[in-house]
Amino acid sequence: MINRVYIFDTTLRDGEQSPGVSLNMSQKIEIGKALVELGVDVIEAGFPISSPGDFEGVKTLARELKGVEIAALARANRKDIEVAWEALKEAENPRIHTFIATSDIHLQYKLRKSREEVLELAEEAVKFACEFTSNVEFSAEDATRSDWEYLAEVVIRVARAGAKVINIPDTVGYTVPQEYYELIAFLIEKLKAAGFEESLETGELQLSVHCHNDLGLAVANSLSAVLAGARQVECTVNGIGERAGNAAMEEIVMTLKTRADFFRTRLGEALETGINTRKIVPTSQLVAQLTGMYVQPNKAIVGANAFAHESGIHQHGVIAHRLTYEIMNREDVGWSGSAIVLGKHSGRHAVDYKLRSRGWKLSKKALSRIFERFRAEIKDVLRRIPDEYLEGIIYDEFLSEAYPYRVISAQVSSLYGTSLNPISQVEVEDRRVGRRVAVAVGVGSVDAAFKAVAQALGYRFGNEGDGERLKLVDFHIDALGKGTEAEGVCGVILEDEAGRRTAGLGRDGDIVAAGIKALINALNRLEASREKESELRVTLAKEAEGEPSEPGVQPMCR
Ligand SMILES: CC(=O)SCCNC(=O)CCNC(=O)[C@H](O)C(C)(C)COP(=O)(O)OP(=O)(O)OC[C@H]1O[C@@H](n2cnc3c(N)ncnc32)[C@H](O)[C@@H]1OP(=O)(O)O
Ligand SMILES: CC(C)C(=O)C(=O)O
Ligand SMILES: [Mg+2]
Repeated sequence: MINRVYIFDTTLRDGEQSPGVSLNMSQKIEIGKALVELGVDVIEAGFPISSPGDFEGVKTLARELKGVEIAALARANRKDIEVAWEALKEAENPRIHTFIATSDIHLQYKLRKSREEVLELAEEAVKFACEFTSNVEFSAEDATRSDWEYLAEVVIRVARAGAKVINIPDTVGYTVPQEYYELIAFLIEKLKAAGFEESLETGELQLSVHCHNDLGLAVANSLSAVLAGARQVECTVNGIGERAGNAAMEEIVMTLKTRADFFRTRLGEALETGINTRKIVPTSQLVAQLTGMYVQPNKAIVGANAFAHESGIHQHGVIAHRLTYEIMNREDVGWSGSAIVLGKHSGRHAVDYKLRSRGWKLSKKALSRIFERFRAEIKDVLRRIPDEYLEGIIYDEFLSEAYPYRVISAQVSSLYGTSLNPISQVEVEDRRVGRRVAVAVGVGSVDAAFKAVAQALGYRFGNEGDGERLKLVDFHIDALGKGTEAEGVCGVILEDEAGRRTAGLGRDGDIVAAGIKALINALNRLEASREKESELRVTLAKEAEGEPSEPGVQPMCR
């Protein structure tokens, strides 16, 4: 049997059937192009009979996308098939995908047809589709709840009628891996006995799987079917689709790649796909953005946390050798940036690693001082800790004497039920030039206060006013505790015109005051680091020189 698993992507058809998802033409084209780049074998572009928009979508993708098969769905009737072909016919390699349900539940309650009638409709549909193209796929909807002997009869009839791909969908996500394996193996045996052994061997005839995730088993079931001999997997990017979704393409592809050893042992050779795995994450992000179906952070492969290490013991392991806690290489699926994320559970090794990767060399003693402050001042306060906060601790520890600014007093008007804007007046001290007072109007109280502080100290946010322009790269407010009396914490990251970034943190019972403290903290760090950072780096590096590095620790992590 062939060792290639064909990826049939149905993001634009079954994926778009996700409640609440509706893609316009330009979005379909954008996703279609990304799927071609990704290297999928077949793109199911839509269900042309269902609406003029779907028809046009399939027609446009069929015309525009090259180097990929374009499939369109059609019920088992002449009209659907004719319309599907009309939409498909300009494609380089068009495929008609016709289907009908085979389970007694669907026959009795939905189609109101006998098994014999459905058998005939299936056969007729495939024969009719073959009048337009030899590339015809048939799906036995709800196959996994169908009577196996009857299903086999349908499968053999449509194979004889000319179907090149026969799909055995787990339409309602009902099956389990072992059962599905047995079903696929059973159908392959039946097809072989009916004279299709050679076509199955050469891949001229293929069994396909299409699994839904109602029990969270879509990927496991699909892979089980592959072990049994299925060679096409129908799936979607991020696993979107009807109800709980379809099998996630990225999980199928990366399992085949990462566990090639297992498939080789079981099947005698590893299974390949045509997917360029480095395009997985960008495609996932595009689909999430255009469909509005955002990916949960802990989603395998494409979730924001899928390759992130936040806890100290894991970070230490990964820094020493990434294989300790990583089974895949994050760059292989298209992630960039660091895998080490600072947070509540981070340890000394991670802090050291982060500082080194930002060019700081610290002695053990200096590192201990930084780590203790990190533990006491930040770990429990911020949920995620951008690297800039860590550097901020160094400045607080070694450069605070060079901090020029202090807030003497600030007041802010907070308004409700009026069209007037809040106003803030602040008095600050720049110890190099003395006291300054400024007044500013803002969209909200924090905005007014930030503008007043900036103006008083000779900066500005945005285009208005004079002074050096600063960008507020990150701003967030959180509560440390519950209720209206909880202490507020504010974090800001500023960027100056030269691209230097500094973070600041402020805590106060009053959230506007917490914001002002954070801003002053970031501005102090900015000024001191501009003046003294280069010198400090050299001093600290000298102090660290000559200290032996930890035995056995070879930083491998990116
Ligand atoms: C498992 C899957 O994902 S299947 C694909 C599901 N996707 C969709 O349904 C999305 C698009 N669907 C639609 O826009 C509409 O349902 C349409 C245009 C296809 C049909 O709309 P309507 O004609 O109004 O029919 P409606 O959707 O209410 O009912 C489905 C009809 O198709 C019939 N039918 C369902 N599946 C099939 C099939 N595979 N082959 C033949 N007939 C079928 C049903 O028996 C029913 O027929 P009836 O009208 O004679 O009772
Ligand atoms: C149309 C078929 C393939 C389908 O989407 C299903 O059965 O889930
Ligand atoms: Mg489906």
